[in-house]
Amino acid sequence: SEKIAVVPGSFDPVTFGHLDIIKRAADVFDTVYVAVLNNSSKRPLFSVEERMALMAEVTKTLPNVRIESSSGLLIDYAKEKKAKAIVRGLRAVSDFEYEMQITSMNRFLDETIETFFIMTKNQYSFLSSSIVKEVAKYGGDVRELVPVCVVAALKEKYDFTK
Ligand SMILES: O=C(O)c1ccc2[nH]nc(Br)c2c1
Repeated sequence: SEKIAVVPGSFDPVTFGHLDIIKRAADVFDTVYVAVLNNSSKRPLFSVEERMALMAEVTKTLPNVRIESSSGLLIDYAKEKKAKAIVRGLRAVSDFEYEMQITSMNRFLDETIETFFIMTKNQYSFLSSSIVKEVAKYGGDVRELVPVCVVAALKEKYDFTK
């Protein structure tokens, strides 16, 4: 039967690190749902619509990847999509403790959904959306860290001459 995975995240904004994980998941699973999360306590820089549009643009060459937003419990969303796998990216060891906590809670909530971890490319192991926003805010060059449409979106957000 069709093997479906969910790749959840805030993607505020999507980086090459995220894209690397999504591409690897799309290689393994028949269908991948990227779930742009709309329930973070912190105020995101980009709206959920902007984050979905950027994600759609950077994954448009991947025919088995669908972009959706979700604001409820991740395991409820996964069940709704008939996904039996949640896929998360791991960068450095520092990610592991938090991911373990989330994964054990999800298993407690729903034993039937498994979480898989994909190690991101070494060159992206320092990369995060927050560090990219910091660099872009002060005019740094992020062209090797995020796709070109995200470079433009960041310039737009941080153009203080407007
Ligand atoms: O951009 C982030 O904040 C972030 C967080 C956690 C992450 N795990 N794997 C990846 Br790629 C990743 C990216």
